[in-house]
Amino acid sequence: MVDDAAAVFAGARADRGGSLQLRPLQPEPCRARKLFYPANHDRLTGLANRSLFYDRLQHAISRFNRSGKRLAVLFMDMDRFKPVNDTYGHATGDRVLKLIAERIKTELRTEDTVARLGGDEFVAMLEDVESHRQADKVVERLRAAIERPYELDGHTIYLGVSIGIAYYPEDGLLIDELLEVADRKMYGNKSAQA
Ligand SMILES: Nc1nc2c(ncn2[C@@H]2O[C@H](COP(=O)(O)OP(=O)(O)OP(=O)(O)O)[C@@H](O)[C@H]2O)c(=O)[nH]1
Repeated sequence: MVDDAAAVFAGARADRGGSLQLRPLQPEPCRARKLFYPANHDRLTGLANRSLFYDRLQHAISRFNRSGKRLAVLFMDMDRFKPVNDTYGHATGDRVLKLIAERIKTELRTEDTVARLGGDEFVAMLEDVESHRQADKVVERLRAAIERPYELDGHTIYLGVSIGIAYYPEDGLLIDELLEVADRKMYGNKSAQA
């Protein structure tokens, strides 16, 4: 007998013989989790996607409004990533992107959110930043980690990274303003290196 709330009548099909087939539904929390994950994460790296990043940033801003603490948004764009695809193929490029994601996560605290916006662009939100100096140190740690050579299939792959940083509240009060400032500073750094 199917009377369990979790095993709701999901579909009934009358066979020729007249028998009904009942398929138990997954419990709601489990189903919700399965739907939430792909909608909010980058399929390649498993990091948050743009949508989840915006959501987390919005929440952090609302909390920080009350606490008066500082928040940093980091924009990271790889340098010379296209040649990796061109030289070693897209699949190797994908593996490098996954390794980059791992290295970024390793350098940050678990409560910091990291996302891949697409291509070779990543963003991170650092909560509760005490000073610009502290954030600069994180940036240098990230740079050193990302620029460490990647050893894959007997090849050594070298990448650079350009990083821009924006602070809430001084660089903007809105998500788009913060990302725009971080993006602009990142491009400033990229052209300075070129
Ligand atoms: N392997 C792989 N490549 C991707 C993916 N998404 C985008 N790309 C490639 O990433 C590259 C990003 O382009 P650019 O940012 O111009 O590459 P870059 O060489 O780092 O350029 P600079 O930032 O100017 O140094 C393009 O070649 C895209 O085709 C992906 O999911 N996997």
